[in-house]
Amino acid sequence: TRSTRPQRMLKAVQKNATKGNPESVISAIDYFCKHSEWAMNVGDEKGSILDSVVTEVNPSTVLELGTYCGYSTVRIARLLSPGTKFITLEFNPANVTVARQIIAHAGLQDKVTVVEGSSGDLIPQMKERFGITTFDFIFLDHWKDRYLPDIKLFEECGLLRKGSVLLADNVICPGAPEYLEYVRNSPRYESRYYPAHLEYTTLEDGMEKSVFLG
Ligand SMILES: CNc1ncnc2c1ncn2[C@@H]1O[C@H](/C=C/CNC(=O)c2cc(-c3ccc(F)cc3)cc(O)c2O)[C@H](F)[C@H]1O
Ligand SMILES: [Mg+2]
Repeated sequence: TRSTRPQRMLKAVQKNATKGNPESVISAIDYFCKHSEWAMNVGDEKGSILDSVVTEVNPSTVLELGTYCGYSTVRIARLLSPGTKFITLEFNPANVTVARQIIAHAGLQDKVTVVEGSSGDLIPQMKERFGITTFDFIFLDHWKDRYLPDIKLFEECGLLRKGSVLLADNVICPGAPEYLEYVRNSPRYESRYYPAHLEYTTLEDGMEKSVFLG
């Protein structure tokens, strides 16, 4: 049967990227998406914004929602200090399989744990299963209508501390209007919008960075 787009992306990484070199994995995926097949990775322009926020926060605990093929996972993991606890959640087992291989090709398999499952089920298990008290940095890039329920779940589970930073992809395209309305109007968050473009296109998109105020 026909391969899937994630499987073709993995093949492109294995063919064109140097093992153990995260930058070459990132470049190989961006090249594949620009010249072969568009895919919903955060991409190079928004990826640079992600890089700068991760570097600024220098987090000890990180959570990513929506691993997909592991592109942003590699971008984040390559910047983390030794000993940082990084967990990424993905509920599609086929994506988990591809992401683990792309992350391994980058040589970053010891920096991140890819957990198969749904954020709604796993967020409440973070403390008991992974020994997390709070997350310093959270990257939201899963189903857009789940951004709001999941940020509320973080609050309910006591997983945010004063200064926790949440960065959300696609707040314009496809859009997360209810999430934006919440973080921009809640007194418990200080929010800032980073204008950019939808990955590999000229369409408008952007990322929202929200700091939990406690
Ligand atoms: C709901 N809880 C979940 N828990 C764990 N893994 C999850 C969960 N929900 C989804 N996943 C997992 O997270 C991924 C889903 C990513 C969704 N991303 C997008 O839809 C998305 C869409 C566009 C886009 C823009 C314009 C256009 F014309 C077409 C597409 C651009 C983007 O950058 C995106 O991120 C994965 F597939 C799913 O299994
Ligand atoms: Mg996205």
